[in-house]
Amino acid sequence: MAKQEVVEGFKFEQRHGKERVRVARVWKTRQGQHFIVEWRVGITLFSDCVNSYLSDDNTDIVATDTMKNTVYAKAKEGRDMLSAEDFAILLAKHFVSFYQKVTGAIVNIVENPWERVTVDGQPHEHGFKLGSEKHTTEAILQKSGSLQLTSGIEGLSVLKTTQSGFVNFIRDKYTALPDTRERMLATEVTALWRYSYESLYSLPQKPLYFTEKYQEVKKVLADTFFGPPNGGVYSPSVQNTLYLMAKATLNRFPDIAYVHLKMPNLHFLPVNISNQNGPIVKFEDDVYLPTDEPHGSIQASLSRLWSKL
Ligand SMILES: O=c1[nH]c(=O)c2[nH]c(=O)[nH]c2[nH]1
Repeated sequence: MAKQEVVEGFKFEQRHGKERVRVARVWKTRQGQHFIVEWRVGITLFSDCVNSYLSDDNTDIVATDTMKNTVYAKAKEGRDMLSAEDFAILLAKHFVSFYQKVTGAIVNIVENPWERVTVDGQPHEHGFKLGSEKHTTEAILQKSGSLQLTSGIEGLSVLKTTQSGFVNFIRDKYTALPDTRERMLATEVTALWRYSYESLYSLPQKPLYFTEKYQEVKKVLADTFFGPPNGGVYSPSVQNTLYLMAKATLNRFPDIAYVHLKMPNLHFLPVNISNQNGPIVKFEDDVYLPTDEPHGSIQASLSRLWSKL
């Protein structure tokens, strides 16, 4: 997207923007129910402002302070509740259409997971608590209307206490890990998926479409990881489980063209302690030492063969 130029005999590429603009937006229904989103917005603009790098001429610069203000102005304008994707697209659209010099924009958003609380079995009108995993999105938009829309999940921590093993891997003189068909499986999933919409004009118009998709993808990923409530599903490796999660996502959502999953293997080490008189703690799949470093690092992406990506 960045235009490479030759300046003073050098190759040159530039972009500028504003990072970590935090905004919260509350919407209220007439019946007194409140909705809130909290977003951290990042903006990157590609614009013809080379002169500002080469000289004291700032006349082509969109000030990053203006970008920040635009986030609040657009949040204020939005009368109806928006998904993070819709807001990212709306901002990107503004920057590429409002400024003649801006040829492209990247807007990314991380949404803080405020969830409505339940009090005495009833959803609270205006009370929320912070959940754990975060909804992320990135809209890359060109002046032509060409779009790339990616969404994701950060920090989806999941664990199962059985139905996981790891056997028949390469054994050599450095291998100490025994085969096991019974272990804990814990990970913190980072997921990214790209929607197949490639222009502003092909986007679904249903309100909160992408918020709904986010919830559904999260459910497919978690359900595939855990398996059925009774009995679960056996995982022969993080690799296999990751692949099945990615495949389930592409199979279930026709408008997702690409998915990337990163799943660290967070080890729960068996605890065995003994002294000269014998065992103090003998491991029987019950007492573990939870660790997060070092951890295995497993990631893969899956996309459709027919996809243009
Ligand atoms: O599921 C696993 N995949 C690995 O690649 C690996 N490596 C390891 O030491 N334990 C595991 N577990």
